[in-house]
Amino acid sequence: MTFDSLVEQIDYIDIKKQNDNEIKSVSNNSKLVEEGDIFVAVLGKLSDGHKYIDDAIKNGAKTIVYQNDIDFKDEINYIKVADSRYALAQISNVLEGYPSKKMTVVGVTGTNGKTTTATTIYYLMKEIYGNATNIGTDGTFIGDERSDTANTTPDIYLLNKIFNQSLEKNIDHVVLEASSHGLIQDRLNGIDFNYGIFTNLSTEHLDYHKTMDEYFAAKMILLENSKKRIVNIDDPYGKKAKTKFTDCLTFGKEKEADYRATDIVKNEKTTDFKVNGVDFTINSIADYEIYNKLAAIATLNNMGASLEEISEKLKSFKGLPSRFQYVENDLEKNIIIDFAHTPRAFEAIFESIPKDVKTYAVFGINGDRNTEFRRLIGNACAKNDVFAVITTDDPKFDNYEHITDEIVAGIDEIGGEYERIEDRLEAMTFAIKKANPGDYILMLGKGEEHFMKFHGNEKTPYNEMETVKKAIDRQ
Ligand SMILES: CC(=O)N[C@H]1[C@@H](OP(=O)(O)OP(=O)(O)OC[C@H]2O[C@@H](n3ccc(=O)[nH]c3=O)[C@H](O)[C@@H]2O)O[C@H](CO)[C@@H](O)[C@@H]1O[C@H](C)C(=O)N[C@@H](C)C(=O)N[C@H](CCC(=O)O)C(=O)O
Ligand SMILES: Nc1ncnc2c1ncn2[C@@H]1O[C@H](COP(=O)(O)OP(=O)(O)OP(=O)(O)O)[C@@H](O)[C@H]1O
Repeated sequence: MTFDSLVEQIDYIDIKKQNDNEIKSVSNNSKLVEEGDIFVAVLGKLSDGHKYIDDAIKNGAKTIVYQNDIDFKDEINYIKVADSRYALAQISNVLEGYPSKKMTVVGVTGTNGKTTTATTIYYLMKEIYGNATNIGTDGTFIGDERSDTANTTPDIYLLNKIFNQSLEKNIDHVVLEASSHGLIQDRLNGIDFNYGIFTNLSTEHLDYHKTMDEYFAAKMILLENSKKRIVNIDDPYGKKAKTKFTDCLTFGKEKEADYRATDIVKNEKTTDFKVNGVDFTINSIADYEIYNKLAAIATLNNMGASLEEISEKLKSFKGLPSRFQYVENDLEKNIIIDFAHTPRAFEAIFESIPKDVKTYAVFGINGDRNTEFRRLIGNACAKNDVFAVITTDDPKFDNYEHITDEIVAGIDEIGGEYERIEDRLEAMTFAIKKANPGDYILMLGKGEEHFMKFHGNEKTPYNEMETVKKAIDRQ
């Protein structure tokens, strides 16, 4: 695209044209810039993109988009804008030809359940519409081809490329996780969402958003920009979303839900329920999974699939690794790996366990989660009569002793049982040994993360499943 054609289609304050270079691509990262690209200088949290303009030019940038005053160089085009993040989105959408408009796009937001819900939708779209793309915490899947993504919600210029790569493979159904950071930072600006799903909201990321109102407002950006909105009406913030968007469809167990789960029966490893009269069976006993599946059912039904067809397809969906995943053992004990890492997720999983057996939870809390998490998770263990085995989970800049003291303070507020065992393998070994047959031992928080972060962000390789298996072998 020519510079003249681009500037006709975007908002700007001023331009300085000094070359006729053909523009192919845009980036906000000087390290990713290639010959002829546009570099957008973004004011970040840690750094300021304006500092990297020279690096971007060295790497071949011929056009610079900026927000603050800068020095000009010969033969480089400059575009001054009011808001660089907004400009990055606008430029990317124009350069890539708004690919999202040619697709059915589903966005999933909420504190818990984004990956599980999105992956269920991806599975159903593949089964029902032939193929699909899924973008989120577990990476990008174009059809079945996986690649890593640095963020849950990638930058807009990366997303638009993924959309176009999907279209080249004749994939026109896409689901993506919309994180609150991504929404606030315009990573999704201009994307044409057919469906916006809101799963739930509970305390998380307050280091970034400061208040729950701000956090909720960030999540609402997805719904504001979606043609159809689907919300969890059992969640207090879902109710709030419904008062804001009165036309949204709802799911839940409550009477007023458009997609309502009734007649819920838990079996040993599956759950049966009805949705609007149609029978469903899912391969999990986690209560939270009913909500994630309802969101997926509502979405696919709105796309045109019948409840009966969705029910049939869901029966063979095995679920995701580390989401209430059973670990095989000969001890007759229920050993489960789960990626719970917020107070609400801990509560949700504790509520799912049968009440006539004992539950042990092996977990730590990572060093940069807000300290309130530690107390609340301690409370959740004690309230649910769960024996907490407090161990290590990404201490980062904090340390095991300090984090553990704060969790224990939360347990002591209510009164509950706990043991402190710093080494994760030792902690698992202890919990499995202490449990009786039939009891549940939950290994929480690490899930599929294949590292442990010590001394800041230094990564040491770690594998939760392998560690659990070693602990089982030691019995
Ligand atoms: C706090 C936060 O959200 N940070 C994200 C944000 O960084 P930033 O805008 O603050 O950027 P910065 O590091 O200050 O740098 C400023 C600018 O200089 C540029 N730069 C920097 C260095 C350089 O050599 N060259 C260069 O051009 C950067 O590309 C950036 O444009 O924009 C970057 C590029 O888009 C993101 O990679 C980065 O994610 C960091 C890695 C991160 O940890 N983010 C987390 C908090 C996050 O976004 N998480 C959510 C999921 C949350 C959940 O669990 O639900 C996610 O979507 O991943
Ligand atoms: N609907 C839900 N309500 C409460 N807790 C949930 C729900 N869905 C999942 N969880 C809990 O959260 C954990 C992580 O699930 P999932 O990966 O789907 O969430 P997420 O929102 O994508 O998380 P993140 O983006 O922070 O990685 C699960 O292992 C489970 O413990």
